Amino acid sequence: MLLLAAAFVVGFVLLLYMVSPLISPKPLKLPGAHVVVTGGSSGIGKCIAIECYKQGAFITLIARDENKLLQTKKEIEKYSVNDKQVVLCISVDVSKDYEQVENVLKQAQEKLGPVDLLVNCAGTSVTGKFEAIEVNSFERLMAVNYLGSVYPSRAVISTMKERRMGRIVFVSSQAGQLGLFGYTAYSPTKFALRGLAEALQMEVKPYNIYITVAYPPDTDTPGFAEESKTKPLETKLISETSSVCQAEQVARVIVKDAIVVCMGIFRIIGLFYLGSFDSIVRRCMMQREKSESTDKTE
Ligand SMILES: NC(=O)C1=CN([C@@H]2O[C@H](COP(=O)(O)OP(=O)(O)OC[C@H]3O[C@@H](n4cnc5c(N)ncnc54)[C@H](OP(=O)(O)O)[C@@H]3O)[C@@H](O)[C@H]2O)C=CC1
Ligand SMILES: CCCCCCCCCCCCCCCC(=O)[C@@H](N)CO
Repeated sequence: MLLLAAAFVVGFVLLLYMVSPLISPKPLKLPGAHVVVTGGSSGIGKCIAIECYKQGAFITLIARDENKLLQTKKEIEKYSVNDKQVVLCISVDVSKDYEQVENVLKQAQEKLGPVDLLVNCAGTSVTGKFEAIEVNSFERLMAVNYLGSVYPSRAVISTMKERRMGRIVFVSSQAGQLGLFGYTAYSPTKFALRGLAEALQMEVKPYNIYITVAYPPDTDTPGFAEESKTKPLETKLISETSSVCQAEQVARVIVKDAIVVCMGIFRIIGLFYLGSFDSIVRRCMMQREKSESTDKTE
């Protein structure tokens, strides 16, 4: 009897898994789309920009260092697939001043149209034993890795909601799934992105906006090289248990997951809860829109 019940549950979950592509959103069309990549001048962000550009997107790169931005722009432009494509560079610190971030994104949207895909990839890391990490590093990492993803997302979300379309990617880390030796300043900033992504997803799903989170392993980038210089021995040994990935490969996976949003098996188990919560959100949205329209006609 128990066996039968278990078989039934497993079968049901499997069935859901099989139909999940059918209930997933339509894939994003990259040709002609406006893709904004923060941290787009280096490492994983640069490779994400190249991957999208190769598929016909218009790109806005955001980072601080102007020279690095211009150099990257030239590098990306080599991969153009038509003569209309543009790579726009914006030098701004994503973690300092919300209004500044909002302003530059407004300018980018005036030039290249509303943002179809925002990839929050700007980020940095500091490793060390908890007591050896400077107090201001905890603040700086939270500002860059977490607030630096909140600000650009907050700046584009209203337009996405109006258009009833859009995608946002948060680049977390394996250290955003698992707290590891040496990452007391870094891991919490990457855990925070997951909380943000899940809460935001529930808000914006009725507007046909999809949020994805990437959890990359160690990846060969300038940022990784910098981090490796000061890693504690324990952190190094833990890192060495798995191999270092190529940024191109990590970028391809991130872009694919943003285009074709599909559900993992664990999400499907949570689906029953999420489904009922989503229906609360949808009901409220419909009620609010109804009362707004009756307000207007009164
Ligand atoms: N490499 C790895 O092993 C892994 C990396 N990640 C994450 O992936 C992301 C990219 O990492 P990676 O490619 O290694 O990093 P890099 O250090 O190579 O590149 C970081 C990019 O972010 C920009 N950036 C940094 N701080 C700011 C800021 N305050 N405002 C605007 N732009 C900023 C940098 O430009 P500039 O300095 O000019 O501003 C640069 O373009 C990060 O979020 C990282 O945490 C996740 C897992 C593994
Ligand atoms: C379900 C989760 C499985 C986790 C497997 C654990 C493997 C541990 C290997 C060490 C990984 C270190 C990642 C940090 C990467 C990073 O973000 C920095 N390099 C940024 O510069």
